Amino acid sequence: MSDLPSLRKKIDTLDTTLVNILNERARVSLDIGAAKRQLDNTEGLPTTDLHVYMPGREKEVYAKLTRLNHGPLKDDSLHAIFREVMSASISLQKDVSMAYLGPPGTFSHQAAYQRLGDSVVYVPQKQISDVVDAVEKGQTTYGIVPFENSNFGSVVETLDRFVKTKTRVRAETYLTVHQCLLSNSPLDKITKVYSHPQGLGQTQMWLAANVPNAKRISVKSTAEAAQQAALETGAAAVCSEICAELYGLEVTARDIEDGAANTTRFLIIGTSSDNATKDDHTLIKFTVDHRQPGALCDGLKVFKDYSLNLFKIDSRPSGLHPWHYVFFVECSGHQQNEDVQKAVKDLDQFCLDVVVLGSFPNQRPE
Ligand SMILES: O=C(O)C(=O)C[C@]1(C(=O)O)C=C[C@@H](O)C=C1
Repeated sequence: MSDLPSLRKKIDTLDTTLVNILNERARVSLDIGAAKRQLDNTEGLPTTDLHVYMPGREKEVYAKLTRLNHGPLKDDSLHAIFREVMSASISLQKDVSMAYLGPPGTFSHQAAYQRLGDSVVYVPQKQISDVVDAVEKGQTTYGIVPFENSNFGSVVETLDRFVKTKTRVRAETYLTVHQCLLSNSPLDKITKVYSHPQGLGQTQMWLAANVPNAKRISVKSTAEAAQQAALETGAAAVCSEICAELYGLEVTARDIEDGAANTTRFLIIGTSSDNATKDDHTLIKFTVDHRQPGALCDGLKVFKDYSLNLFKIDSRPSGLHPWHYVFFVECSGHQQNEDVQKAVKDLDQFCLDVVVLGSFPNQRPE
């Protein structure tokens, strides 16, 4: 066993090597940025559209790290370190900003941070549709929107905004969600509970059992609920534990979500999708021509014809005529794959309108 000063000397030497290697990596990243700019120019795209966040490549890097890692560092620790290495790498290539449903402390904020790290600028928005607006207007490079929860299902505000969007899905990311009840009043004095409809929905059984008479009030986000609860006596919020410190509230109860393994899936949107990997999903929206009997059924069959797995189907009112719907389907494959292109072409025969909202690497946790 060496003595402490000599062990620290070893660490100092290794840190010097690490700093030099990290900077060598950063220089290669700058070269990659220059190469991407050149590519964009040859494709006639404005360089402001330059895409530096490459979820497909990052998935490959993380998989390689897991293969290379023989400890004692845990995979999660190594991934967290590389999250920041790649975040810094992204910001060297271009100033990147990400719109999210604010204020700070929402699950969207945590999911964004988990995926893009510390070197990206996060821009809070008042509601989900503003996140999409920010990307469409070019105010931020990317945006993150909640898409569905494993227990409470689809986030309808996101789907409703996707009915009319020019943005494209670039990535997905999953976040384990633990809901808390935060308040500055004791449980038996709580008369109002604020949250996003998803927060209230994911905890409805717990709320019914523990605060049966409290009024449930929906607001635009879980962190806005915390802000509001901090202003009123007898008010509580269903939100993340981090909101306690952010907004000056006490934790009345932890882990109050009704279902086990409560997980929310988020989509990262931008102006285009990344290139195909070997394991992608594609999100498509379409409206069928109801004057053709069986149009929806025939439309869905095209996915079977090309052996594309369907993971999700949703519908929302189109907003154009009563009882007229926009359908959303998520299938296996990438829009650059021939089978997906053929399926979309065939689907078009049964539809008034088909839009591929984007393709992204599958990140579903096993
Ligand atoms: O490979 C790229 O395209 C890069 O920009 C490099 C890099 C990295 O640092 O490894 C950085 C950002 C991307 O999201 C993926 C990878």
